[in-house]
Amino acid sequence: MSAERRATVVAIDGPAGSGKSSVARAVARELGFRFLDTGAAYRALAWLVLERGGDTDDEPTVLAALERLGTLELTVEPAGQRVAIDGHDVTEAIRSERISAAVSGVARTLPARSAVNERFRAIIADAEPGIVAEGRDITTVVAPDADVRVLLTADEAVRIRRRFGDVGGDEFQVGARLAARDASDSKVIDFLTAADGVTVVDSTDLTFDETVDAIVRLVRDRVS
Ligand SMILES: Nc1ncnc2c1ncn2[C@@H]1O[C@H](COP(=O)(O)OP(=O)(O)OP(=O)(O)O)[C@@H](O)[C@H]1O
Ligand SMILES: Nc1ccn([C@@H]2O[C@H](COP(=O)(O)O)[C@@H](O)[C@H]2O)c(=O)n1
Repeated sequence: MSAERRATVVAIDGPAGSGKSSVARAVARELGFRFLDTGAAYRALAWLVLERGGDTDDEPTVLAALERLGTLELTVEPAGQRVAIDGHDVTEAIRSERISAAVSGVARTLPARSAVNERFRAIIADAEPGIVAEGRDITTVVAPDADVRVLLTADEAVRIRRRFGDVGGDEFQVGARLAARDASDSKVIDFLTAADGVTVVDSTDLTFDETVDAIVRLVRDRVS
C-alpha cells in the first residue's frame, strides 16, 4: 500500500521588512506552489474598520468588521494576489502607510486572530501541490506541523533600508514606523525567536536571490 502524498506546506514568519512576502512569493513561484500572504487578511480588516470611520484600537469596532470576514477574498496565486472585502477590491489600498499604522490593532484582537487563522488553515488544507504561507505565527500557531518552518530575519537597520528603498520619504520616519509595528505586534506573538524545529534564515548579508535559494534548498532537501 502506498502512503498518500499530501501537499507540501512551507511556513515563513519574521518581523516587518524581513522579506517575507517578496521572498515567500518567489519561493512559491520557483516551486510551483500556492502563496498565502496572511498579513493581507489583517490589513483588509483594518481597511474595513477605517473605511467605516472606526479605530482599530477599539475592540468592538474590530469585532463589528470581523462579521464581514466571510466576504474576504484572498487569492493564492504567486503571480498576483487579489484581496477584496465587503465587495471592495483592496489589493492596492491595504499596502498604504495608513493601513500599516492601524493594522496592529486588528492583530491584538484575539477573536480576529482565531477567525482568520481558521480561514488560513482551510486555504492551506486545500492547496495543491503545495503552499508557502507567510506571516507572524504560521510556524507556531497556524501550521506548526508544516513540512518546512522558517524564521526569516535580517538586522533592523537592513530591514529599514530595504523598506525605505520601497517607499521613500523620510528614512528616520520609515524606521520609526517599522520598529513601532514590530514592538506592538510582538506583544501578541513572538516572531523574533525561532520555536523548536524552526530554521532561521538571516538575510542580512544575503542578496534577494540567495535568500530565495536558501529556502528553496531547505524545501527540496526536506521533501525529496
Ligand atoms: N535578501 C534580500 N536582499 C535585498 N533585498 C531584500 C532581501 N529580502 C527582501 N528584500 C527586499 O526588502 C523589501 C521588504 O520585503 P517585503 O516587503 O517582502 O518584507 P515583509 O517581511 O513582507 O514586510 P512586511 O511584514 O512589512 O509586509 C522588498 O523590497 C524586498 O524586495
Ligand atoms: N500571521 C500574521 C500576519 C500578520 N499579522 C498582522 O498583520 C500586519 C500586517 O502584516 P504584513 O506581513 O502584511 O506586514 C502585521 O503587522 C501584524 O499586525 C499578524 O498578526 N499575524
